[in-house]
Amino acid sequence: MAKRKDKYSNSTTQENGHAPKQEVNGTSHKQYPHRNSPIFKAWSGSRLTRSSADPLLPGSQRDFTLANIFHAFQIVRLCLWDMFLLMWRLHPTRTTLLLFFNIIRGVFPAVRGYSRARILDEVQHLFATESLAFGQLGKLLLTDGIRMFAEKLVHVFSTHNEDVVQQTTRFHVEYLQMQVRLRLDMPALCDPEVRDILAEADMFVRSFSGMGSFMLLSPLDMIRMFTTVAEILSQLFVLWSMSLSSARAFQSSQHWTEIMILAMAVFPTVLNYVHSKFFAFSNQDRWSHSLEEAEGSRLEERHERMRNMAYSERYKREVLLFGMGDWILESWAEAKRALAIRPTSIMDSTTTAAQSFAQSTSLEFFSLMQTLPLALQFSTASLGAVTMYRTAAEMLLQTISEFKTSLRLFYQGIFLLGAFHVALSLEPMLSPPQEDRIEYTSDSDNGMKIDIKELSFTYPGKSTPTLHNVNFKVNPGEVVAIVGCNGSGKSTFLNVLLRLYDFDDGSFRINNIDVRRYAAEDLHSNTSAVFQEFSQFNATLRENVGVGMIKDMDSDLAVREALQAGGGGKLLDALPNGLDSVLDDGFGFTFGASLDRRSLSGGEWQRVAISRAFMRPHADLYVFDEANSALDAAAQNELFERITNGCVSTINGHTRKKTVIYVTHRLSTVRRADKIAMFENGTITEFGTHAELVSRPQSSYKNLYKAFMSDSSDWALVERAHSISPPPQSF
Ligand SMILES: Nc1ncnc2c1ncn2[C@@H]1O[C@H](COP(=O)(O)OP(=O)(O)OP(=O)(O)O)[C@@H](O)[C@H]1O
Repeated sequence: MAKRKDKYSNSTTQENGHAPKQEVNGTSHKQYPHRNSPIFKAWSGSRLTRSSADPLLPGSQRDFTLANIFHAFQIVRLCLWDMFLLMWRLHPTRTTLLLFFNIIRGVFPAVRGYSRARILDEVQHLFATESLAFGQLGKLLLTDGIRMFAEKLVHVFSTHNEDVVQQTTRFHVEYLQMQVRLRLDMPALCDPEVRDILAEADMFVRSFSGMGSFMLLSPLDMIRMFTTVAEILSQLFVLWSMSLSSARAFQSSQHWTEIMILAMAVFPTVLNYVHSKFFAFSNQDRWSHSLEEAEGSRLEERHERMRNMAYSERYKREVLLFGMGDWILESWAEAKRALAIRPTSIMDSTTTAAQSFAQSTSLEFFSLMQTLPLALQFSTASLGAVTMYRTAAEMLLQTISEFKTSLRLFYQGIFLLGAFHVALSLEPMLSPPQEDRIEYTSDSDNGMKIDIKELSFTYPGKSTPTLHNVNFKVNPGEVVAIVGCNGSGKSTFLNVLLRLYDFDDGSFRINNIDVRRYAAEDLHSNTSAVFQEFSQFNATLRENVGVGMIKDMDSDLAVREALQAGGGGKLLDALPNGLDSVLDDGFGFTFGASLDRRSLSGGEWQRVAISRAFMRPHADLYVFDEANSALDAAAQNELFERITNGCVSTINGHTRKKTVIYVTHRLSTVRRADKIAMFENGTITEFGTHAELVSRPQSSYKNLYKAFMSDSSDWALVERAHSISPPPQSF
């Protein structure tokens, strides 16, 4: 234990329990476990080119070089089986059937050609012999009709089967990918290499949208290559066997066969008719079920909204701080599942299948009929065999060309599959190793103790530090105001303080423990914040506030109390549907289902964000980054009262105070804070009480305060509203 303490008490990055950084392609990368995996090595190896020092951009085509073929082979060896198992475990029977049908379908063209050849030969034979024995021809036509029927049946069934497997697999891979995105923290998401992995993994997920969509090939499409291979083999077999023997003749005629031929001829027409009736009915039915449509739109909207929350960097800080990941993932999955089982979607797929069956059967039948007159023109031997031979040769060439295209897409798809596998192994960068991890515990009933010394921080991709030599000490329960000019580093400091980013150098201790020994999510669950650019969710008031504490979102009491504490009580009273009123985030992203949205003013949104922060009465630290910028003067004062007096919680009869840190440009309330930190050019230049700072002969804070007070209109308003004596104008 003592050894561990030594390691963590050291202030340098290398010795504080984190792996050393190393330079890769001009970017610093820590040695994370995924970088040691052979899949990562194969994937990143495939991105290197001789012509450029930079790796290929995500989604770029990999050249057919020996090295890349070796990388592709490595990925196939390590991932393809796992991918197949993933699909197989989701649908064991359907995936087996998928394989089976894909092979069967590959043999169909050869069988089709063979059947046609026999019909042509028979017609030719009848004309050559001037015979009227149509029995054999009837039998052949009937066999061909049955073949067509069986082929279409297999097609319809296998397409439906494939749709089910595809939908489920897509859902599953999308779920896994979203899980990764939600799990990763800001430093990981800022890492250019991680971004590239995720970008290619996203393409892999998109490839499940359907055969060759976006010119990508999913493992499902890869299975379809069995069809192509089976097709090539069967055509080859036909060509080979035809060079050895000719088509055999058939005997005996049966009367009923002619009736069956007629039946087969009219079957497609009847099917088309039935289908058009059925289709018309289903459309009508759907029009009369606008409620179902509205429900569908609502689900679509929710599913898109949740995906947007998971992917958009706009929401990332709140998603991390409020631990919204699981909720987003489950809400997305719930909406997606509900969409998948909606009756209309089943109806649609049945309709489409029937339609395609009817249309293609008719087409094929008539195309055969068109070939017959050709046969009647000739009376020389083996016309069927010649036609069959020619068709087989043509189809073989066509299939080989398709196979080449698929192979090229398959080759590119392998690297996307590799990226997806690497993405699954990505971990947040702020996670301490399990053996060094310490669980956060509250030290006192007065909030968090923070001790920062000589801290510096550089944004990923930047060469100069944004923060340097920052010293900051806050005792439990103190209220600290941070002031400074635009761009001086205040928000950046709060990002580091909230463990959204790691620092480069210096020491940062919370409750006397090195902050790097806490899991970031552990610290986050004990803090609460309003960010300068807080999220405005296109969701209900309940959700907008409730995400501050997901487990209490359904409790009217908890949400109402947070709204009262955050100054959103009046807003709640004004909304038509109370907590369940849908708020408009101003981006206008709607699907028509929820047009009864309510737009809020900037100040109202700010109250919603403050209420969200107050959903966490158990938090030890509250951080407000210009939470009052859109509030009027009276409301600002009210907020400060809440912050100082309201950041006290009584849970189970036990009263606890909180540590509060807030950034503001409006200095009217600053002097009432316990301490003030003045930020200038990325560091704290002055730190102390208002009285201490203004008593200094040379004080930037004093100058800032004077400048603010010279425009006293704000203060006059507060004074009038609350009868508070104004702060002194002279020092
Ligand atoms: N994500 C980022 N990546 C790179 N640089 C950033 C990022 N965010 C901020 N910066 C830079 O860091 C510096 C400090 O910005 P910061 O937002 O911390 O200032 P601030 O004091 O909060 O300003 P304001 O009062 O305008 O909110 C600025 O130069 C800014 O351009």
